[in-house]
Amino acid sequence: MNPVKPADSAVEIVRVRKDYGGAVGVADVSLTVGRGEFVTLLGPSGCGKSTLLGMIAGFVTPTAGKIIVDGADVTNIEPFRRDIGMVFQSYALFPHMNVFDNVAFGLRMRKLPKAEVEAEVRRVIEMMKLGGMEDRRVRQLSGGQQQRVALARAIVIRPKVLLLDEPLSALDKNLRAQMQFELSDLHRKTGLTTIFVTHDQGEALSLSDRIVVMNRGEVHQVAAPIELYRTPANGFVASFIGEINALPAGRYEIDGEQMALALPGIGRLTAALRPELQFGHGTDVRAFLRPEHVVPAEGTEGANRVTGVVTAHVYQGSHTITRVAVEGIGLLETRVTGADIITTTPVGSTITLTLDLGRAVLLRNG
Ligand SMILES: Nc1ncnc2c1ncn2[C@@H]1O[C@H](COP(=O)(O)OP(=O)(O)OP(=O)(O)O)[C@@H](O)[C@H]1O
Repeated sequence: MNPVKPADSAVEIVRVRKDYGGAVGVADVSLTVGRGEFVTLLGPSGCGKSTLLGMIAGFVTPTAGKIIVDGADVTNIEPFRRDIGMVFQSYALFPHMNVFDNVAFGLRMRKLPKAEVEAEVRRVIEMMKLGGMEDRRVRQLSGGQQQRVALARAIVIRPKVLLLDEPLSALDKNLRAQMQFELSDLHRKTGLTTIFVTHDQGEALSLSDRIVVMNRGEVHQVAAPIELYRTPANGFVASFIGEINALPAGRYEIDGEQMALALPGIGRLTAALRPELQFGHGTDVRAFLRPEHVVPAEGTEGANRVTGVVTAHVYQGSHTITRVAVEGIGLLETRVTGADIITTTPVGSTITLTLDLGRAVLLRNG
């Protein structure tokens, strides 16, 4: 995906930093979010996602840098003057008010005429499928319904940006899946620029136009979901997005139309030369292989084979993840459709795997 030009940008984060005493919360982050874009901040606990979102919202004051929303520098502007809608993990609804009044709150604060408040609240209540629940108290709603009210309350003010901080994490698995569809639908209907925070990579992959992968206060990669999965920029991103097997470091070799990875003590893996790889012959590299690219070998002969002992099967309905201990490599995970592998190669038996170097992620070592 092309970088967003500042002219099309809804939010610009310019060299922003947040120190907490001696500790770094967010370190020198720059990011441009395009108008109408759905961008997710993804990373492990403590990586700085909430701090960054808090700085965009205005609840957290940056130690350095600027936050620009819709062309205006809002770094020193109070949160409620930033025209930003926000939904948290805890819905933070007003328990003593009914659904209608919760949704109407922001419009009444802005002193909109009564008829306009009425019309806008009705529009959003319909959009969030809350019709008929206007008079109910928040306590009388399920978790999913409460989260829809929180979303309705955030979008009714027609914010310039919608910020969502782990809004689905309090919901059970089925409801989460349903709310993911609803969020996606809401984004399509409203076209609202949305910044979403999660540590759930599945959620990030399914909802986002672009994902910002963070670790220890730093941005490691900003890319579309498919690009992140296929071409992670470094070992952290490769390991954090989806399952992946890391092979030991080896030597990258070019041999005519073929490329090879020479793994000391293990052997050579080969594949057709991949023009997108820019390494020179002899580069020290590491290969990362998705479990779907490590498959039980067929027949008795073939290239790129390793043999190991099955240590576990994890049956997952449509497929099975099998762990294999391979000498010199460690544990490899293979992902196979169905459950046959559980009976054909039980735990403790020997299995030969083919490593598809042609699809591996190759990164310079170190
Ligand atoms: N008020 C604070 N005072 C001191 N340190 C803080 C404060 N808030 C956050 N931190 C630290 O800053 C770092 C980033 O925290 P932050 O809450 O932004 O991470 P996160 O990615 O949102 O984590 P989680 O997914 O657990 O919410 C962490 O090391 C955290 O301990």
